[in-house]
Amino acid sequence: MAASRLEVESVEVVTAGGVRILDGLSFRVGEGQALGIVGESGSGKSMALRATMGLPPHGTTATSGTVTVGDQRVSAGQSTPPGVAMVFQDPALDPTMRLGTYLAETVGRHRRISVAAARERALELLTDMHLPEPRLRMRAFPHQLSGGQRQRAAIALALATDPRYLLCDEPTTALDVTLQARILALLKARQAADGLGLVFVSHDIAVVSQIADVVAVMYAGRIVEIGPTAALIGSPRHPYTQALIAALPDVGRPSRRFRSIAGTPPDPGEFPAGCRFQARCGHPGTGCEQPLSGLDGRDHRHRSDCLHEHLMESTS
Ligand SMILES: Nc1ncnc2c1ncn2[C@@H]1O[C@H](COP(=O)(O)OP(=O)(O)OP(=O)(O)O)[C@@H](O)[C@H]1O
Repeated sequence: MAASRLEVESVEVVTAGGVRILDGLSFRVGEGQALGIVGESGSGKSMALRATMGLPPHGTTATSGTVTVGDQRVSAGQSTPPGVAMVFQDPALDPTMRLGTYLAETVGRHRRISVAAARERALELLTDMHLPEPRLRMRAFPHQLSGGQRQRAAIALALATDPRYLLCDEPTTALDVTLQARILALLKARQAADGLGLVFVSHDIAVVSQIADVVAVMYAGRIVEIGPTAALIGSPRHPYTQALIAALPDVGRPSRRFRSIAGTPPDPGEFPAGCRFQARCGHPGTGCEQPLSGLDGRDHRHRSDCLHEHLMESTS
């Protein structure tokens, strides 16, 4: 039997005011694989995950697209696909429930086990997440947890549903570097042991590259470069990806300043015709205004949609 995959095809999301935020985004992730999606704030990363999950934010609608898991297909943005869980950027936990109860009830809905066994599983999940004194934390209400603890509790809650695919929206952003590394290691272990498929979103290409097998770079609602992690990081082809990598602080060279990318991305509704990066690109050239449609993220081969990158390739 062919390995299962989560496939998202041609998702469009528009606001109530008719502004198109995503205009045909596609990507896929296989069982046991990790797809990283990287891009600046506002590039549409959260929107891509929320539409996949069937939960576009208030004021937006997914107008087309499909999400397929194995042989089951749903309309994007309309319902939650089977076997998919999500860790949200700002996790909202039920303020009225003790964490242990919340977790154990979630476990109980997905596994036919006794209440005691569900509580044991809940404790195991919190322990896995390196929550200090997990037995004590089982009795805590969400407001009694720190931001980082809440974020880890949210990951535990998502894993409590025994998902086959986990969508993670900046799940380690509130954590310090050590804890971040531990959580990434834990997610990787799930990937290897249970075949969990991960879609991991972050603005930080360094974090994404630690966990992802394949990285997709988003800019202004589109995928502008995609490829196996080592290839993409080692030889980025799109000027935007090159700028993201150049902006990384150099480890061991503390005197060197963090360099940000000059300018800001265009807002949805003000996207230029053609390449959406052209106003910030250091080497715009002829043809950059020609229509582009973004890359199909279901194809994981290393590609960029920079016209000049293609020209350089074909003439070299
Ligand atoms: N509820 C909403 N109504 C209208 N527009 C929205 C809504 N939520 C997000 N947007 C717009 O959609 C675009 C994509 O936002 P999204 O949150 O997906 O970006 P992101 O890449 O995840 O950024 P961040 O890391 O800051 O969350 C942005 O221009 C944003 O302003």
